[in-house]
Amino acid sequence: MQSSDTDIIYSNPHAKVKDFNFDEQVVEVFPDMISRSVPGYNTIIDTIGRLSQQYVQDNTYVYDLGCSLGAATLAMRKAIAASGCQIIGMDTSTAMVERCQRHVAAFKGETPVEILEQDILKAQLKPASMIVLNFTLQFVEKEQRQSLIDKISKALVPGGILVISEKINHQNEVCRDLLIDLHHDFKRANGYSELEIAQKRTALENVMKTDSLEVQLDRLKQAGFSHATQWFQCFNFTSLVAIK
Ligand SMILES: Nc1ncnc2c1ncn2[C@@H]1O[C@H](C[S@+](CC[C@H]([NH3+])C(=O)[O-])CC(=O)[O-])[C@@H](O)[C@H]1O
Ligand SMILES: O=C(O)C(=O)Cc1ccccc1
Repeated sequence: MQSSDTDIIYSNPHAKVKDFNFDEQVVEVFPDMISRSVPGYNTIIDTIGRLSQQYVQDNTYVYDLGCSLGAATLAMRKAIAASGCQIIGMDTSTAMVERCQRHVAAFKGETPVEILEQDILKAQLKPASMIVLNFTLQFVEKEQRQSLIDKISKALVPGGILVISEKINHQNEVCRDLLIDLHHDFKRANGYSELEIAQKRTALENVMKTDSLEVQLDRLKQAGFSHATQWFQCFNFTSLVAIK
């Protein structure tokens, strides 16, 4: 049975598929959409919680950049052991921010949380020990990505970490197609039809530009991180952690 929270946005033919946008219609079905579309999403959220327990330092800020409904924020709030910290979530989508604020208020936690309607490219970041970009960088213009990572690196205190999760594009065409096929199989297994898969792909074409793993790692190196590693990959979805 389908509830009103089921993602059926692309289930009927659209005369013209519009560019994907984080509007109210998407917000309404977002948890269902992301868990049926992103392999390993729950594992990644759980691991962000685990990392926050280990790496968040007393009296520092924690940022969730492109927080959507605050899944990473809530996982971190539950797990942070350090004291005197504040979590700041930012997103440019008004609909996401409104829903996220309600969501955060519905649960209790020790660490204070603030959710801001804010473009992360324009935000000033205060000294932080953990910054999360969970599937957000892929929606930032390619030319802006290095300066954003540089700004994040500068805001992190020594020993602080950045977690970046992204859909990636394999540099080798054969491997790229193989990973994309496996991802489409994953979506099919989660109940999406060929039409839904095709229309969503078209909708994302102009707004989500993926990089290769090599480009992601080079960017971290250029930004001055001391260490960086991929800790997760399933098909063409990955998560990296970099230590300042
Ligand atoms: N410049 C920007 N400034 C602020 N927000 C932005 C910007 N560009 C895009 N966004 C926001 O980044 C989010 C990306 S979703 C993140 C999932 C979440 N992290 C999660 O852990 O569930 C990923 C996905 O849906 O694949 C959206 O809410 C955008 O509005
Ligand atoms: O659905 C897809 O094909 C994706 O690449 C992941 C995704 C998930 C949620 C919003 C946008 C993209």
